Amino acid sequence: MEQIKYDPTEVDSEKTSKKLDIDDPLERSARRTELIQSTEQGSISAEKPACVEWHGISYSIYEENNVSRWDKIRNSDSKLESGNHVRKIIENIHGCANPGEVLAIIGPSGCGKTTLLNLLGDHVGSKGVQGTITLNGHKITKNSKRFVAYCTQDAIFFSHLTVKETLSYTARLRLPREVLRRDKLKQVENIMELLNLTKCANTIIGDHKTHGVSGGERKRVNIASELLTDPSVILLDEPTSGLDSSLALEITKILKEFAVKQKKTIIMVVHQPSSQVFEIFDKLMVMADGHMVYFGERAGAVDYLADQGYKCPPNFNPANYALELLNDNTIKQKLINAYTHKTRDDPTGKQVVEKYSRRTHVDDQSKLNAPVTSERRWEATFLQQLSILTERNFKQSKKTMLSRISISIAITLTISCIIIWFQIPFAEPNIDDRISNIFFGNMDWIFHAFGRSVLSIPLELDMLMKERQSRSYRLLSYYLSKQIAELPLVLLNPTLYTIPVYWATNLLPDFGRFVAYLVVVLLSAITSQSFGYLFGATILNVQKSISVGLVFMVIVTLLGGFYVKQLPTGLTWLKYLSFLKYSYSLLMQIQFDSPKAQFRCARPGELPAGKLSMCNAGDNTPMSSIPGISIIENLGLNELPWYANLIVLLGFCIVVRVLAYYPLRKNSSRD
Ligand SMILES: Nc1ncnc2c1ncn2[C@@H]1O[C@H](COP(=O)(O)OP(=O)(O)OP(=O)(O)O)[C@@H](O)[C@H]1O
Repeated sequence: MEQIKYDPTEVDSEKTSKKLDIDDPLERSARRTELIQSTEQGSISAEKPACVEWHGISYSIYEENNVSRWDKIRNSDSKLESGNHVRKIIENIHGCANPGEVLAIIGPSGCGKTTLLNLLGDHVGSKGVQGTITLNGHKITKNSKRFVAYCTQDAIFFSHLTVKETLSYTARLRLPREVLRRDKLKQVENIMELLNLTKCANTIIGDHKTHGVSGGERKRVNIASELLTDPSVILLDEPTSGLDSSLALEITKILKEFAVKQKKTIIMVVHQPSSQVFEIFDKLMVMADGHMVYFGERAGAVDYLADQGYKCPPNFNPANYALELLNDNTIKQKLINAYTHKTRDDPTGKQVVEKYSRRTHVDDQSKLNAPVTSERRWEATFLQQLSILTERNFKQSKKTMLSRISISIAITLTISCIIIWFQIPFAEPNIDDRISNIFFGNMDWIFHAFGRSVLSIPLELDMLMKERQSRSYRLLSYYLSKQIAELPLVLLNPTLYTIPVYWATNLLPDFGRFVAYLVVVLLSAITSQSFGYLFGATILNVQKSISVGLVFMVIVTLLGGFYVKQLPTGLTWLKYLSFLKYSYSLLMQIQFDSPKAQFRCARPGELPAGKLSMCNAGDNTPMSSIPGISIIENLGLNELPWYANLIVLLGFCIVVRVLAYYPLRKNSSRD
């Protein structure tokens, strides 16, 4: 379940010829309009235009001063101090964006543009945030968040799905349930044509290991998937960076047309827009060092700068001119002061916002005061979510779980174990080998299942949070679908291993016992998978989950009854915490607690020096074979009856799986 993040430094290598294949600009524009109109079918957001307003927005973070003890000693007279200090990232920002408009946010690198977008998209949480953000005058709620799409710079996708699959799953999850599946897929086709993705429809998204679509295509898939979520407000962080200039223009035109035709509110952060792209914007916000330098009509920006004494030369790109001015620290400070002075009687920017807000043409103006919510929390029903997510999860995870390396590991282990333990005789000198074979065959797949599942949730977390933010599905659907989709994949390798190894190594030749043995091996793997989910969902970090999980698994193995036979007094209860103890005991009971399990006594010289034969122990009755039951009794593995072992193992499997849901719920939402 690997997922990838788009590296914004990648550039689109495509030629501009990949764009709309129609050469005539008029024809191309008509086709664009036609395609945009086609996406209106069943749209809920078209009925819910949203004015976004924000005033008095400040955001601070707490930074740690890491001063070592040694530094303090060396600088005893200085003021070096450890502890937190507050850093203001953005300060007193205001603005608004209306339906049908495109607002562009520009400013030098590091001035706080993305931070502002994160705040508008509610991706930051409430710590360190001041000010108000509203949709149609109402505070943003869980329900209204569904109408705000955020197209981040890091495009988060499943790497093994194709472009078409990625978009189809989004459409099936997010478009209204009244729209037929056929029509949803038609909308996907149209969006792909609109964003020139048709040629790479069947190419996988890819990641750093597997080559997939180009950087520019990935960027467009990101935009396409947000457009498919039917939002009222679309926030885009540098949607055109890395694209060639004509493609950047085309994308901006598409966004503008979406805004106008479907009354969407578009707010985008842009880096150095070309003059043509700049002309498309309706409003402009210029930022510098976390402060405002300009907010208002795009067309008024040049006049505003001229009023401040900075007249943009003719034929000069106004955006580039503004950015050049802001690269000079003196001018930057002067422009920040000028804006602060201009709004000195309006410290939170309320009047400015009032001046520009709701200046838009909407048939029914009352819609601009209505809360942006929907009665439905999710577009797809619970069962639809479950089936769509299971299908998607299966497609993504099968590539990793059934990878060549994974199958090769299973084959290598199978062959190695068959060679090492081939046809173990039912004889006393070989009892230890038989037990090792049983323990290893179980332990190996427990580690395997744990290793897969512990990564599964951390690797998908960004995707999960993004989709939960846009209310694509319930968390329960996700969690259940994950288990359904990954179950057959986790069971495949132990099954492929156990079937040949069981018969080739001469475990108890009884078909019923074989089936029971296989079931227990698989149940152990599933139980281990439950623990993997629990660790993954609790720790979330890939490296930490693996490290902590590994320590846990080693302890579980030590307490499993194979390595440590006698625990120190007072600590014997610890062994009951190891689920491996129950599966190991069960497997041993299946193999040894049977009249068929008889082991020929060792002949002289067959046992290592100093080791007594079990046949000579106890009374003097001569024995020709050792019953299996006495072996497991000697090892203390008959402590619980088989059904009790089975119930406890099943209990571990279910309880841990249920428990894992709670950290997952806590960690996957910012609500
Ligand atoms: N969580 C954080 N912790 C520490 N610093 C942060 C955090 N968030 C933002 N910053 C800092 O705040 C400043 C603004 O960052 P932001 O990403 O918003 O800038 P930007 O204008 O979008 O830059 P760019 O155009 O280069 O993407 C940067 O100096 C950044 O390092």
